[in-house]
Amino acid sequence: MSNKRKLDLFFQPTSQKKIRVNPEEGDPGATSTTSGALSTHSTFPFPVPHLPDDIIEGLASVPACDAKEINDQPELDLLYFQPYIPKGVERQLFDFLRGELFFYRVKYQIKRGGFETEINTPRYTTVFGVDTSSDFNDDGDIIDNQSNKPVPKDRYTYAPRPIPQCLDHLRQLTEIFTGAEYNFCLVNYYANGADSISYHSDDERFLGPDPSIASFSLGATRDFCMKHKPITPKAGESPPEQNLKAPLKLPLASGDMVLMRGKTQSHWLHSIPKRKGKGSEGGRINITFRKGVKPYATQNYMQYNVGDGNVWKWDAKRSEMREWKPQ
Ligand SMILES: O=C(O)CCC(=O)C(=O)O
Ligand SMILES: [Fe+2]
Repeated sequence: MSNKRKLDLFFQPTSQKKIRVNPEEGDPGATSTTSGALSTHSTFPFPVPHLPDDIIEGLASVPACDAKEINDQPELDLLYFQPYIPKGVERQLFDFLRGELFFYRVKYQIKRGGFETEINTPRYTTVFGVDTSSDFNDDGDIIDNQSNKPVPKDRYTYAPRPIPQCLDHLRQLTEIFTGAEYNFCLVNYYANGADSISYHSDDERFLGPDPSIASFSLGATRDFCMKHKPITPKAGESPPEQNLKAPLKLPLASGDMVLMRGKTQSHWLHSIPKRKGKGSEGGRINITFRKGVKPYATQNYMQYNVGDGNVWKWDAKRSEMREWKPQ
């Protein structure tokens, strides 16, 4: 089926729609176009509204342009959409998600040089989804995918969270255009240039070999830096040239999408460095869609993107994130 045909099917009136958009809803009659509808779940600190109709309509024309292929360096395989989400729609989506999602500022301990060190994650994070071993039933309970029975108690120490409709809509569109499947949605919010993510690769075994990761940018432009993992020189030879190359720098703007695929994660590192001065004031949202194939994916993502700390929510009056407490 062509992408155009798949998209037409996806956007046909909800009564004829085959794709289940919102299995986690408290209100099974709710559809993605019903204003006032909410995604609720026992693990959510508060309900998340569905996408407003005008954003759904705006998303009907994605991708806004053709992708540029970036594969001119060893093991690098990227598709770069500049932009993927049309102008104007990206701003609406940014405001909606920043205003409606719950976030965390995760702290965790690591052992460094024999000492326990506390790490403060330098950005706001949140995560939704569950690995391929489990799924949510219509009541929002987590069930084993093979037996269709409740999952064994020891599978997850953090209860997984279903993807709310507002992000699941984008996930489904992204599946259509990238030809890959995704069961996790990670969201980062960089409040300003002081927030960052250091060099890393998303090469964990729980994503399987050669994972496809679709990464969306909304809001302020930030540099996405990429460098090849260091190559060990052969005995008696000088360091390979690749080790000395300057990092690749993609200035990710609002609405852009980078699809990282193939050998990219196994051979390349990426980061969003801190930024000072001009252009460092604005907030930026990053959304990644990924596919976790082992229970440890759920455990790891929940631990490092939700954790055990306080909930943060955007305060539109003060224009800042504030700690949220149940009333
Ligand atoms: O913010 C970004 O563009 C990158 C985020 C990232 O690399 C991650 O969450 O693993
Ligand atoms: Fe990453």
